[in-house]
Amino acid sequence: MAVYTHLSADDISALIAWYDVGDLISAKGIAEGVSNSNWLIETTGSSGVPSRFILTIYEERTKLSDLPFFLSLLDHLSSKNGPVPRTIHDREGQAFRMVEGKAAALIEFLPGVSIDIPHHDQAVSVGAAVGWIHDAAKDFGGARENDLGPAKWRELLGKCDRQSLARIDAALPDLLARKMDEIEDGWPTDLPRSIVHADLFPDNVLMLGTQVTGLIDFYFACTDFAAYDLAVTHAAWSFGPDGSNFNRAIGQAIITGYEQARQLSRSERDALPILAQGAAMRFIATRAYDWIHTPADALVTRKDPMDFVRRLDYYGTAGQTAFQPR
Ligand SMILES: Nc1ncnc2c1ncn2[C@@H]1O[C@H](COP(=O)(O)OP(=O)(O)OP(=O)(O)O)[C@@H](O)[C@H]1O
Ligand SMILES: N[C@@H](CCO)C(=O)O
Repeated sequence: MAVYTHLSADDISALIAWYDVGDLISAKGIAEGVSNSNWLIETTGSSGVPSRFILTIYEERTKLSDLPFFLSLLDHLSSKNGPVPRTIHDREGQAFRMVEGKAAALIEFLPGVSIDIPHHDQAVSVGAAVGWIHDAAKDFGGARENDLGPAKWRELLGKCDRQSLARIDAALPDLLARKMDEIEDGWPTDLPRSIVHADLFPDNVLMLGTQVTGLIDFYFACTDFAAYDLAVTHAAWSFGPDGSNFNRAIGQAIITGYEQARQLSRSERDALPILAQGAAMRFIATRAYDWIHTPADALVTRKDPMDFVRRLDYYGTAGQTAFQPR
């Protein structure tokens, strides 16, 4: 259950009163998500037509100093008519307000559902959406360093003691040490950079049929290699939930869709195997850290790092063939 902060109906009404969205009709806590607290809000609307919004309270993982970047990126991308929710600004023009010492933002509600098992045409649309983000963000003025890059993966894994890692899987400590060295040694330095989403998992994409109706949760967005974002998406969408059963057709469809929006260069294609291993390592590092450090009685369901160890293994073994048609 991702509602960490308690807000009463009066608290939410008082917050909503700062916005030109009418009066509160209902507020329901949203169970999905692990990082922030979210509510689905319904109001009477600014012109008397009931309207829905997402109210987000930013918890520890989202730094207050990064919020202007994230929220102005939403506004930039939604102004390009893409499926990205805009930030509702309050009557003073502010994109977020402070509630009980935490930042709160009202975000446009978008229709659609998250797809668990995509079919080919849906995967093409998801790939195209990643390419669209990169293209639409070209004239976005902001920049944010990726604070979850290779140095951070090493730091997080360094905070996971050997015994705890071995309890997850006996081979994990040595495997991660070796793969971390390999990935850092092979990590590219000069690929084209872009604003990237960096976490475009199925739960961050809303769809109706084959149409992407919502790209959400830009709270890891940053400036990094465009092809790394594609690798993250490929890793997140092309396997079964536990990281086995690689689906080459879905992986290929994601790349095909991406190239409808933005063509990959030769060097980007060549780098995909190492970028995908890095993508797998990024999620192993955060998941292993959380697995070991989250108290057993915490409200949140921990995510299994082994789901991405299997992906890491696959990309390391398959190399370039993971990205080629059958
Ligand atoms: N703009 C939106 N329109 C419609 N539904 C949304 C929107 N934003 C969030 N949601 C819903 O709220 C849920 C949680 O949102 P989100 O994924 O942003 O939470 P989070 O805790 O920040 O995520 P994560 O677990 O990926 O860190 C989503 O799965 C989706 O169902
Ligand atoms: N998408 C991430 C969680 C949020 O970053 C994961 O599945 O580990």
